[in-house]
This record gives sequence, structure tokens and C-alpha cells, in this order.
Amino acid sequence: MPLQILEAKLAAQLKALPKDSQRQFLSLYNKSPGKLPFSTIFKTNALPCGSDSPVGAVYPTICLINHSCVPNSHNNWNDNLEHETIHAIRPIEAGEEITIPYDKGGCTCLGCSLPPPELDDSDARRLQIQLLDAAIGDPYRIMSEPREVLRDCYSMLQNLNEEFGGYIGILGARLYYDAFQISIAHGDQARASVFAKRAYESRVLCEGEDSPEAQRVRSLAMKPARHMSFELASRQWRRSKDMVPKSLDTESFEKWLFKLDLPRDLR
Ligand SMILES: C[S@@+](CC[C@H](N)C(=O)[O-])C[C@H]1O[C@@H](n2cnc3c(N)ncnc32)[C@H](O)[C@@H]1O
Repeated sequence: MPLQILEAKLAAQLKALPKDSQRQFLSLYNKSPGKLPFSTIFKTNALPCGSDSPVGAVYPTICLINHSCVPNSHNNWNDNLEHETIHAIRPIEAGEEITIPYDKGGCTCLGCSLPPPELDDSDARRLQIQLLDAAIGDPYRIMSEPREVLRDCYSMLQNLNEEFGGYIGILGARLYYDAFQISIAHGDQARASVFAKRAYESRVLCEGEDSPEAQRVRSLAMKPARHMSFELASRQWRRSKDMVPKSLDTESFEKWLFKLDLPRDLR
């Protein structure tokens, strides 16, 4: 929308608000002050109401939160509550700044202010994460080489853990959901159920128990075969939900889960 039109719309909406709400809006940071103050305040602060939504909203407190490439919190539009939520995704010290991710980097945040060798390592990991993400989302590979895609999921998880100090956040939730989809498309309800449970736990951390997506993934963890792509690609990994091995140590369980170098009877 052209800024002039946005300016006029915002002016009309602001006029209808109580005086203290108008003052709150006008006190928000404006990174491009000039002749169109309402629209530039809006552009500096608005968060989308949902990931693909063309609608944005501003908030008196959430809009005070700065960006970080290594954030300690997560923001999410909750469609049921019809509100933006903020959840801590790692322990936050008293007095420590709350941060969420919304910029592209090249700023003054913790991640961008690392010394050069560490910054190079971080950049390389982020590139690797991007490449793996694209490779994991390739539907042709999911059909024809699912084992390799599951291996990519494992590599992505290692990169996320390293980059975010073990707090894999929403990227972790998405990754576990990808692994769920690969498993269920080939009929493996056991792995699918474990992956969906992990996706649920990561979602709850980022978005809260009342997140609609967290609840959706929770029900898939209980009944994975209800997913629309159950056995859509093949039945070659066919396994019922109760066939999760019970006596493996952590390392062997991860190897089983991601199908890494396993003896044939455990695959
Ligand atoms: C929603 S406001 C954040 C709150 C604002 N910093 C304030 O003082 O109220 C977004 C703007 O804050 C600034 N900002 C946010 N995170 C930043 C960071 N990590 N380093 C530098 N500026 C940042 C940028 O100008 C950005 O467009």
C-alpha cells in the first residue's frame, strides 16, 4: 500500500482511539521520521498477524523489544487468542534484555557482534542450515531418498544446536515436523510419533500450550496415521506406533530415530 494511503488510514484509525492509546502509538520508535509519521511508526513497529498475513499490528509493549539473531524469546500470532504472544525460549537472567528475531542481521545484536573467527563460523553454519532446509523440503527427495533426507534432518539438528547453544527454538519445531512428515509418508508411525512429540514440545516452548499449531501436532503424536500423507510415498518403513525401542541408550536411540548406520534388524 502506498505510504500516503496508509498514512490517511492510520490517521482515521488513531483518531477513533482513546487519547492515551494515541499517545502510546506516537511514543513508539520511528526509524524514518519525516512527513508521514503514522506510517513510518507503523512500518518500524508492526508485526504480521500470522506468518503469511498481509495484516500487521502494533503493541504498546511488544514493540519495545529489540531484534537479535540469537534471540532469547519467540513472538507468534495466536489465531485462537487473536493476539501476539511472547515466550522465553531459554533462561533469561534478571536485567537481561528480552529479544526476538525480526531483522536480517548486520545489526548490533549478540550474534552480529561476535569476533571475526566466530562470526565466520556462525555465518557458515547459517548457510548450511539454509541449504539443508531447502534439501529437506524437496518433495522429490522425500519420495525417492527418504533415508538421505532424514540424515539431512540430523545434520540440521546438529547445526541448530551448535548455532543456538542447544536452544533450537521454532526452527527445531519445524525440523521435527519435517522429520515426522518423512516418516509418516513411508508408513513409519513409531518414528513419526516420536518426531511429532518433539515438534510439539518445541512448539509449546515457543508458542505456549494454547498455540493451535502445538495442539495440532500433539494430536498427530497420539495418532500419526491420521496425517493426510500417511503411506502416501510408500509402505517401505511400515511400523506401528508402539514399535519404539524401549531399552536403547540416548545415543543409540538417536541413531535409531534418524536411521543412522543401524544394523538391519533395528531399521
Ligand atoms: C520495534 S522497534 C524496537 C524497539 C526500539 N529499539 C525502541 O527503542 O523502542 C524496531 C527498531 O528498533 C531498532 N532495533 C531493533 N533491534 C535492534 C538491534 N539489535 N540493534 C540496533 N537497532 C535495533 C531498529 O531501528 C528497528 O527498526
